[in-house]
Formats: sequence, structure tokens, C-alpha cells
Amino acid sequence: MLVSLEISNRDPGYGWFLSWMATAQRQQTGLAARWSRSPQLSLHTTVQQTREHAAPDIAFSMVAGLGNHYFRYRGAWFQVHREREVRSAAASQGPVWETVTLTTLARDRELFKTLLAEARTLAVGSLEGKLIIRTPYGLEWRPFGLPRAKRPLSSVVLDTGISERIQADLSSFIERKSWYADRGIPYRRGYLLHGPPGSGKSSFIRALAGAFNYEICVLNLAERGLTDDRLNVILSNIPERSILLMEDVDAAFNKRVQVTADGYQSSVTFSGFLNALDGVASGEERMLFLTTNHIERLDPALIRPGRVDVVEYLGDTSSAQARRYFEQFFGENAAGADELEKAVSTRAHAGRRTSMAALQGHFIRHSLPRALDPTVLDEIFTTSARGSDE
Ligand SMILES: Nc1ncnc2c1ncn2[C@@H]1O[C@H](COP(=O)(O)OP(=O)(O)OP(=O)(O)O)[C@@H](O)[C@H]1O
Repeated sequence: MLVSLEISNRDPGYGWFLSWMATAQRQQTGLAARWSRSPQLSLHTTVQQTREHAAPDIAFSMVAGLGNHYFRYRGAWFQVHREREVRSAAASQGPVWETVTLTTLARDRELFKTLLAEARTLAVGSLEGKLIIRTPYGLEWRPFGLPRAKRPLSSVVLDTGISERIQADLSSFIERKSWYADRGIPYRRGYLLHGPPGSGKSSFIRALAGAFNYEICVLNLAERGLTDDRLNVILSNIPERSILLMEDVDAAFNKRVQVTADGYQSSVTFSGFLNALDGVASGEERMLFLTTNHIERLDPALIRPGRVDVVEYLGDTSSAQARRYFEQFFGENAAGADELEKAVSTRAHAGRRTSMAALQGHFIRHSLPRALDPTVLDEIFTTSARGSDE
């Protein structure tokens, strides 16, 4: 008696299994030696961004191509049948439909679980220390770009207490799943980070997701082809352990209509979006992060409690922040932290401000002691009122 297990390419197990076979082949195990003699091979290229701004690491491997392959695993024989089908619905939504079917003797069926667990461990291990960002593709969320190296949370320096407050809130939310379920409260939490450009809103959310081992699903409502109906489906398809992120949300909603720079008007309506946000089946976890430079432009309906529960302001660089960032950049023992703290504080009292992004650029351009030279430092401070385009 034979048993078969079908895995479609919609299931994460599909990629895990093919990579597992490829890895076994690279390691020249007995298993690989056998299956890699199959006549049908296909190329699988993995690209990983291990360091920001550095060239990605690229690896090629041969994975099982379409057709039949055979291998022996823990004493049992397996047949692998990989096939591709272009279904009309799937084709219009993007990816082709593929399946691999594993077949073995009924008495060895338990090995399916062992094998897939091994494949999963391998896949998860290879993403250790990486952050995955996804965007909608058809009706699902696909990785966007390469897995990126995680940014340490401590490298994003926020004003005193902000980072700790958000981390504590998120931890307590994650731990209280059954508390929400017992009370029939939808298991959702919304966070809004607002403040001037370059204050670290995006960087902080990415670092936070990495620290909590979450992925990020970035939603852009102005995306072509996005309709209320499609939005409903993709918001109910958010992968587990993901944060839903919408950046510059004021641009998306201030007129309750989405218009891109080139005049394209999205068909997502404001009420459609709110319905999609609220409609996610209760019991399912949903963490929403919104960012904006202009909280005053947001519709109160969007940021009412239940949709947005935590609001934090990330402002211009405070003297305490400048000091901590200086110590992080030049080392705790570098002379000049007091001087910089005082310089930022004096300028702030005179109505002059700078962003953390500008301070980062300043520290990159100038080493010590030049970075502390008052004239050079003055270059990153401004007194201008914030423009409407911020
Ligand atoms: N608080 C911070 N700590 C450390 N680096 C920061 C901080 N804020 C900004 N930066 C640096 O400045 C750059 C821009 O930051 P980021 O995109 O996170 O700002 P933002 O607030 O999201 O801006 P915007 O509102 O324009 O989207 C990044 O390279 C980041 O490393």
C-alpha cells in the first residue's frame, strides 16, 4: 500500500522541501547522490542580503525539476513528483500553480512528518537573523526583495522611554492572546508613530519586528489594481507572526480617495479599508503599525481606539537622544558627549532643531573632534517652520 502527500506551492512546506533536497545534494549525502541523477533538474537561486548596503550573497543549487525523482530517506524509498499547472484563475493572479507529491509505503508514512520537520528547521535556520518584508501579490503576501539583516533595536535611539513603552505594550499584547479570546475581544492592536521626517519611525518598526521575530507586511493603498474586495481578502491572509505596516498614512487618507503622483486613482475606498481592517476574523492576531508626519490630517475614524490603541510621537532630536546616539556612534568613552548634549539643548531653546537622520549623516561625514565644532554642527540645525510637504 502506498501513501501520497501533496504539497502545493501555496504552502510554505513546498519551498522548504525543495530547498531541503537541494541542500542534501550540496552536502553530497547518499540521498542527494541518488536523486540528483534525475534527468529533470531546475535552477534555484537564493539571494540573501546579509549586510545592509553590501552586495547580496548569491547561491545556486539544483532542485528537483518537473517529473519524477526517487530518493531513500531513513531506510524508506520515496518518489517525488513535481508538476506545474497553469490554472486560469491562478494565472490572472500571478504565480503558476505547482505541486510536489511525495509517495512512500504506508508503513513509512510517519517519515513525512520527520522529513518536513527537518526541512522546516533548515529553512528557519537559514533565515535566522533576517527580516522578511512582504507586499501583496495577487491575493497573497510575497517576500519583497531579499531577506535583510535585522537591525538591533538599540541602534534606533528614541527619546527616553518611548522604545521601552512600545516594547512592553507589544509584549503584553502577544502574551494575552487567551485573555482576549476569553472576553470575546478581537485580538488586535494598532500603533501610530507620528512625527517629523527622519525621526526613526520606519527604522524603529523594522527593528522592532526583527527583535520580536515578526515579518512585516507593507500595505500601500495606492497600489494599482487594489480594490475593496481584494483588500478584504489580502488582509485576512496576513501570514502568522507579521506586522501590518502602512507608512505615510496621511497621504493615503486625507481626501478619503487614493490618488498617486501620476493621477491614478485607486479603487480602495476609505470605508472599504476600515471594513477590511475590522473584518479580519476575530481571534486572529493582527498588529497594525501606521506612520505619519501629519497626525492632524488623519481622519478620527481611523485612529479611534480599537483601530489605533497606542500613539507615540517621535520628535526632533532631543539632547538626551543626541548624547546616547553619540555614545553609540563613537563609543561610551569618547570625549564630547556632554558638549554635544549641551549644544543640542542650547539650540533647542533658541528654537533650532535637527532630525536624527541629519545627526546620523553628520556623524558619518565628520569624525571627532570636527563633529563637535559649533560651526560644522550648525549646518544640520534649522529654524524653519515645517513645510507642508513634510
Ligand atoms: N532615532 C533614530 N535612531 C537612529 N537612527 C535614526 C533615527 N531616526 C532616523 N535614523 C536614521 O535616519 C534614516 C531615516 O530614518 P527613518 O526612515 O526611520 O525615518 P522616518 O521617521 O521613518 O522618516 P519619514 O517620516 O520620512 O518616513 C535611517 O537611515 C535611520 O538609520
